[in-house]
Amino acid sequence: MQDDPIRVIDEQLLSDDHAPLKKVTFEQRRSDGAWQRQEREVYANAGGAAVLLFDRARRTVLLTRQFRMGAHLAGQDGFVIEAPAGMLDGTGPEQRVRAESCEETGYRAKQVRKVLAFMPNPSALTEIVHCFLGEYERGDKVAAGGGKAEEGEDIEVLEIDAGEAFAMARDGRIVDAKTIILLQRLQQEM
Ligand SMILES: Nc1nc2c(ncn2[C@@H]2O[C@H](COP(=O)(O)OP(=O)(O)O[C@H]3O[C@H](CO)[C@@H](O)[C@H](O)[C@@H]3O)[C@@H](O)[C@H]2O)c(=O)[nH]1
Ligand SMILES: [Mg+2]
Repeated sequence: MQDDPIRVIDEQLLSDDHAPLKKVTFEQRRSDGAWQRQEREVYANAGGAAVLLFDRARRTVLLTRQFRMGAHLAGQDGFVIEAPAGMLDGTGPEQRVRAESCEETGYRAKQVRKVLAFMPNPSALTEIVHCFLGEYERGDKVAAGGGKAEEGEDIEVLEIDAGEAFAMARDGRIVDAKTIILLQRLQQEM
């Protein structure tokens, strides 16, 4: 495209284990018309989907707590509180959150609805996370939850008062972006 302000010059594959990490050399036409060459490293990780489940009668939400190496390397203990979520790898977002809800928390979601999608880091990651709100009640527990041990998952299920979860997203006890976004959205809708 003649008017395209971006020209990709080269893509170098730096590593390709769990997902490809690329160094992309490109030129950008600046607002003054001059072309400027730059390099950026981008991790082409899979998209994901997350769901916040709410029990309207008891005013509770279902969250998970699991070890995350990124948080650990950032200097925290690495145990992160999150809404149930998974990577898409071939399945659609709604199917993924229904499956992850059962695998991670043991609860079957009654109904789920997509509220938004966001990119956690549009500079360095290709990842898009599709976010859903849903409802559950006590009788919807159909499995033990806890995640897949053979994949290294050892997930603690937290069923907590929604007001307490909103406070945790405000005061820093919850740092995960998708979880903060979903809690704020649920709070807005209540
Ligand atoms: N070998 C290997 N396996 C990995 C790696 N990263 C993930 N996995 C495997 O992939 C599984 C991913 O579990 P899911 O429940 O599908 O995904 P998730 O990690 O919960 O992803 C969700 O949260 C992430 C963190 O916020 C989001 O980035 C992602 O989009 C999604 O919402 C893990 O259990 C693990 O077995 C890796 O670097 N190496
Ligand atoms: Mg998960």
